[in-house]
Amino acid sequence: MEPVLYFTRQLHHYAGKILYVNLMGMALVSLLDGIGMLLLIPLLNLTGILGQESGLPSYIRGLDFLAELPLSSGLLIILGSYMVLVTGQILIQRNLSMRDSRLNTGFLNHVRLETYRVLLKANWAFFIRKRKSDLITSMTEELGYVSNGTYTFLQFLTSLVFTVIQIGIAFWLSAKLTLFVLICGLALAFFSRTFIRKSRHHGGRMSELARSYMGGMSDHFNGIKDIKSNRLEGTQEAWMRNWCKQMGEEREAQARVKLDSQLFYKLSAAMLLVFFLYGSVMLFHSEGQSLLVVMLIFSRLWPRFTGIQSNLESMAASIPALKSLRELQREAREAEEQNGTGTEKGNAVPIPLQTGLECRNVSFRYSREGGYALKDIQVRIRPHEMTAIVGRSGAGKSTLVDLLMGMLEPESGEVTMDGQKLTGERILSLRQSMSYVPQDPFLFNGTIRENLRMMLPEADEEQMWEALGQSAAADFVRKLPQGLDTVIGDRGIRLSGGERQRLVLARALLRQPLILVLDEATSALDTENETKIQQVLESLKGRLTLIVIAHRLSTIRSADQVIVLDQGRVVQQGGYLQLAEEQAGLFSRMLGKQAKDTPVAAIG
Ligand SMILES: Nc1ncnc2c1ncn2[C@@H]1O[C@H](COP(=O)(O)OP(=O)(O)OP(=O)(O)O)[C@@H](O)[C@H]1O
Repeated sequence: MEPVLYFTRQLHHYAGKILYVNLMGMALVSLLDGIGMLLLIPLLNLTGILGQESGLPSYIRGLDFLAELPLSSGLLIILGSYMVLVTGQILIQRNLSMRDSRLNTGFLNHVRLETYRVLLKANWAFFIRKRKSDLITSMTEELGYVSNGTYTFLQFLTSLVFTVIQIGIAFWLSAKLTLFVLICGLALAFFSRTFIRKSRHHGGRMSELARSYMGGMSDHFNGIKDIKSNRLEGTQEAWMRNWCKQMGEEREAQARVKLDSQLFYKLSAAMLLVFFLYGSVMLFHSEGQSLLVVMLIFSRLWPRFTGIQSNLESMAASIPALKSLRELQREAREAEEQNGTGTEKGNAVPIPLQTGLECRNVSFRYSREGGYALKDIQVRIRPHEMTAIVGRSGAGKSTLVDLLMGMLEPESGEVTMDGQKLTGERILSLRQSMSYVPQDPFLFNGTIRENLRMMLPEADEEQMWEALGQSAAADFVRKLPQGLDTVIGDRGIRLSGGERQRLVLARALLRQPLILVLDEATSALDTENETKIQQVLESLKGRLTLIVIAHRLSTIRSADQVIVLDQGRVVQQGGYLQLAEEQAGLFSRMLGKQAKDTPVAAIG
């Protein structure tokens, strides 16, 4: 129940007074509804339907004069009052529903923004642990449950207010009878707990299924080329078939619980009504009016109980999703970066490196149980120099760069910036000064201009072309049908690996970073691209601090320093030529191997 209470508190914080105004409005509506109900009896009485000449019932003796009037006038007054009441009630109801809907949407957006904000502030280690598709499920499906849950909760409150008022009115009509109906209602609620439990269980299963669907779909479409080229369509279809079967069974089970619960309430209603009527007529010899009161109380109160039960079931079904969303928010908050990063840029300003970035005896593991990704690392990145990090796949190159950028925290040892530990504001300043080009760069579905402006929204045409020129991308962009306005990505022109990388490099250079970190693509570069990237790096050298994770060693020939990693340790460190001459070293072996694999690159 904790997540429901948490989101209820959030709703209370968010809505403030409006929540109470709405509740009071609901109370007013139910009061009008109750008064309308009381008017029905004299109305029927006047028409003589009840076959009684004894005047009005005792609870509206003040309206005796109506019985004195000719039938048509009395009827008109009562019908007119009834119409006024009903119209008032409908108008207030409409107004309240509008407010509820606004409240609901507003609150949903509030939770959406809040969740997104805490996610953006979470550190990189948090995102490494999480499955991307699970985050998407939380931001879509589970948020939908918050919306449903809030709506149901508001309905529940309304029902509660309505019910309490109607119980009050019913008590006034007949205390004994109301008490009896109440006891029956409570007994039924007690036996209906099982429906609420089942609803919660099915809500949990639906959440699991939603996660597996989102995960499956993102895997399948990311790997669609593998699927098609390896003829895996059959396996994938079988997965989908199985998912549909499970979802079908789950929906059916959910519907069964709902229908069983309704059946239970409807049957009990019929049985109780029969029992009442029989008891009233046969045992207590009640007549028309009392019987009418029995029917009225019963027909008004019982649906309220059913409504509350159905609200409780819906709320129970949303609990697993609310719980998971609450858990996600909690985890993300715990993983919040201690430097105010996220949406706010803070007051951090880019600071030029003085003595450089340094790892002092740094060790790092991705999990307590796993082995070390980096062990006892001692390296220094000097300002305005080009540092290349090389090593076999899995050697720890990306991990080292993540530590240098303050994305990961060392398990032992420390990373420093100009001699000061890299924490808090310093990380912000560092990130303000740097641009990072990942191995698999992210280009969204939009024009080249939009993709470039993502980094610097105010960039003008000249700045964009300058950055494209610096990254050797201007030529290919000029040749595209709409130049800067060419749509790229999913539904636009597909760029080659090399073009993508040079475009992302242009984007990174657009904001004129003081430090550029380039995780060179393993496979994207052909010899021509390789030469281009090499020229770009040479032209940038000396102007900014360059850190390059290099897979093609030819691109880093002008590096001032090469750090060679192997199995998480620095095995060589020094100038390119110096390391190339150390015949026994890993670096010269790697050079030799690449020369064999790509003789042209080696010669060039
Ligand atoms: N998110 C992660 N969780 C657990 N282990 C990880 C994670 N990322 C990397 N590792 C492990 O840490 C070690 C270093 O990985 P890293 O990605 O830094 O190597 P790399 O040299 O950059 O490799 P590549 O050249 O293939 O990109 C590897 O053993 C890898 O399996």
